[in-house]
Amino acid sequence: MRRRGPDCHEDVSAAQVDTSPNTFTADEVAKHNSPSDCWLLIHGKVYDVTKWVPHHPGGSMIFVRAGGDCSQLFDSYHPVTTRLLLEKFYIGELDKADRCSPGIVEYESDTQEGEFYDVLKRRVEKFFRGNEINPRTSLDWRLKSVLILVSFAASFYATFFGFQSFAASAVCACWLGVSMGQVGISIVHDVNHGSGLSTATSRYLLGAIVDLIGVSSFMWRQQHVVGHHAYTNLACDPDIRVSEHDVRRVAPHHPKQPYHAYQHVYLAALYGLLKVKSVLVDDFAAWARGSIGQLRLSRITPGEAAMFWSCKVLYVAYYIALPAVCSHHSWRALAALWLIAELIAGWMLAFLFQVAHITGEVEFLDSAGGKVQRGWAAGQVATTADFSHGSWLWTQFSGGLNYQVVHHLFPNICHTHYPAIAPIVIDTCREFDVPYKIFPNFRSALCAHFAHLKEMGATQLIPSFATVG
Ligand code: HEM
Repeated sequence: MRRRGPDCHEDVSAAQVDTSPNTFTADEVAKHNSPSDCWLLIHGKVYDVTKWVPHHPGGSMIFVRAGGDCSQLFDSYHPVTTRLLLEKFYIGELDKADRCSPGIVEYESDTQEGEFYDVLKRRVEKFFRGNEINPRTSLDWRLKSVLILVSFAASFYATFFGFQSFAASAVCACWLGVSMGQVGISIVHDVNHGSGLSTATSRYLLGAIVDLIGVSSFMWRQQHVVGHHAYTNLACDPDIRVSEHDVRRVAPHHPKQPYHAYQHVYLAALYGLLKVKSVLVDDFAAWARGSIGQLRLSRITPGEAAMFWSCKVLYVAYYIALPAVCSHHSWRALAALWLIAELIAGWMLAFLFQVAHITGEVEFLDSAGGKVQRGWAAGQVATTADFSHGSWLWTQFSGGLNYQVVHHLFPNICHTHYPAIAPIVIDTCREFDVPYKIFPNFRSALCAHFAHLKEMGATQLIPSFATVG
């Protein structure tokens, strides 16, 4: 800890007590990164919330980025009044020299009284209070989730054990793929964001279902909740991370390779491998490296480590070994059925998430020097596009992702409420001159995505974006 105080050569009387706050380096804060020793960095201030961890209504989400910068997480997950409680845990300031260190991105202010996000949050909170609606859950959501889980179990049985005929099993494998996609989009996406069910423990347990379809919920939270939502379409957004020879180029600052000229053709097929890649490659690579792209992983608690490995073993046991031993299908037929289900789930997840952020209609924000010249909430609206507003079917099928802007601004509101609060968001955006983009339907959003891929395959590198915070 660096304590700012008078120079030791000065003659200081006892009356001149140093009242300046404690200052801490980012490295010092990072050491307090566990549930039993939990410091958070929020807008340049340091908070020791260890004593609040067992009482936190959002459960384990309070230490999803313990020891790191939680500014955007804190602002987007709480009513405006929670700021008062936070101040009780204040212990000092982040050293000015560390304001732009890796892992810290400074957006402009938009949560002060009267600013865009503050006004919007108060209006949305008033809507839920006034209508006596629980923003975290709804009956629709719970019924839908039961239906999806039954569909998943039934389609799994039908695919591998239900039919002698390969053709009938292949149709069921498509159904299994859609069910797995729905588990991810409509159930796990909500509960891992702190919505869907009313209590933190029930959400955590249901969130573990994604582990049962092979994907680690811990890595999902790190990549999606911590990384993608805080840093949407910045160079350090783990959802659009790239390496020098990446198969995909989506932003002007990404390295360009000759084969990117054809990415709008081959990516349509490769997107199908998204889930397989997450299950077999990405989770283990993140574990081994301790990071996802530029995002350093939070400390993995022993409970989360146990969940990671036991669910991977369980997944292989029931999804691969059980059909291999008990199904009457041949090895080749089984491999084809697995592939069909995985491809369908991969395409669903990839297309529904990609059309929101990877199009020419949205922005890729410059975070040079660790600073973004825009407020975080206005940045969410600038980097995200919706589609098919007003379509009940698309809201159900996409788990509310047709209202991505609303989801990004209010990540812990249950997705079945998005259509009701979208007009409040749109009106407030209009009032604050924040452009809100909506594609009329999914087809136009998808076409915009592939048009953008084609354009990125042809345009030259713009390096200025490449500096990250
Ligand atoms: C930065 C990491 C944090 C995340 C991701 C997070 C997440 C959440 C979530 C998902 C909820 C909703 C729980 C529910 O309604 O069932 C919640 C509620 C709450 N959190 Fe946090 N939290 C974080 C940090 C904190 C901190 C540092 C404090 C205070 C010191 C805090 C205080 C609260 C309070 C008071 C509520 C209840 C708010 C209400 O009345 O709706 N949280 N949090």
